[in-house]
Amino acid sequence: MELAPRREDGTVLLRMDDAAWRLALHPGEKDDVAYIGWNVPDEQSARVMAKRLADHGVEVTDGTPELAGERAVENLLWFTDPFGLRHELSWGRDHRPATFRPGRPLSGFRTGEQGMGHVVLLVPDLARADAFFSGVLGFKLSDRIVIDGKLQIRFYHVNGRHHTLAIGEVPGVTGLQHLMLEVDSIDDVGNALDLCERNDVPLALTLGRHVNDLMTSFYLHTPAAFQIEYGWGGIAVDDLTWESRTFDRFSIWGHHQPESSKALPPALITRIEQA
Ligand SMILES: Cc1ccc(O)c(O)c1CC[C@@H]1C(=O)CC[C@]2(C)C(=O)CC[C@@H]12
Ligand SMILES: [Fe+2]
Repeated sequence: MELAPRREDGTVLLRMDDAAWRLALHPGEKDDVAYIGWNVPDEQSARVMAKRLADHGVEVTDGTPELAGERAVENLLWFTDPFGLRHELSWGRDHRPATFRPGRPLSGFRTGEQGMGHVVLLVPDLARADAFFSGVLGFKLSDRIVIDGKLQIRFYHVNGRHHTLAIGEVPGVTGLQHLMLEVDSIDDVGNALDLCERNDVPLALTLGRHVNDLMTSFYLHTPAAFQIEYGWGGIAVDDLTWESRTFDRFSIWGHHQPESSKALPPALITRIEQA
C-alpha cells in the first residue's frame, strides 16, 4: 500500500488505488475495529438504507461536515449492528485520478467495482447476524460452510466480488477476524510471502485455495489483533444467475496453520464479550 500523509493525531492512512485512502489505522487504547466503511452509490441509496434500519428499530446518526472531512467523503451516516460494531454508509468518496503509486512496481490491487476487498466478522449468534445483514441491509448470500453438521460461516456479496462480508459464529466473541486484499498478480502473493519470511511476519495460514471463491491466498498476523488475507484470482458472481452453495470444508488445498503460529495468542480476536 501507499502511505498518505500522516495526520497530526498519529492516524496512518493507506492507499490502494485512486481513492484518497482505503484503510485508516488510529492510535487507541486497545486493538479493535473502530468502524467499517461501506461506500454506496449516492445519498438516496443511503437514505433508503437508513429508512430500513429505522423501521427495524436501529438508531441511525447523520454524519457531520467534520466527520465527512475525516473520512474523505461527501457525507455519511452511521449505526451499530446488533453486536455493537460500528458501520458507516458513505457516498461521494474523494477520488484522485492517476495518483496511486504502488510500493512495488508490479503491484496493483483489485478494487474498482469490487470495492476494497472483504471482511470476516466473528459474532456469537449467526442467525441474528443473518437477519440483520441479509434481512435488513440486503447483503446477498453467496455460500455457506457447514462442517460436521454445524453451520460455521455465511458469505455475502454486494457486487461482483464473491464475498465482501463473511460472518463466522464463535461463542462469546465479536470482532474483525480478517481483512482480505486482492492483488492482480499471483507473483505479488509470492513476493508478499517472501517479504513475510524475510521480515519475520508470522503467518496465520499458509498458501492455499478456497473452495468457494477459488481465491489463492495466505493469511498473516498484523500487530493489531486481526489478520490480513492476501490473495489473487477470486471468481466473480453474477447476481442474476447465482445460486448459493454449501461446502463442507474451507479449502481445496493448503491454508494450514503453521506450527510457529500455534504458539501465538489464540486467534488474536478484537473484542471479547464480558461474561
Ligand atoms: C473458507 C473461506 C473461504 C473464503 C475466504 O475468503 C475465507 O477467508 C475463508 C476462511 C474463513 C476463516 C478460516 O479459514 C479459519 C476459521 C475462520 C477464521 C473462522 O472461524 C471464521 C472465518 C474462518
Ligand atoms: Fe477471507
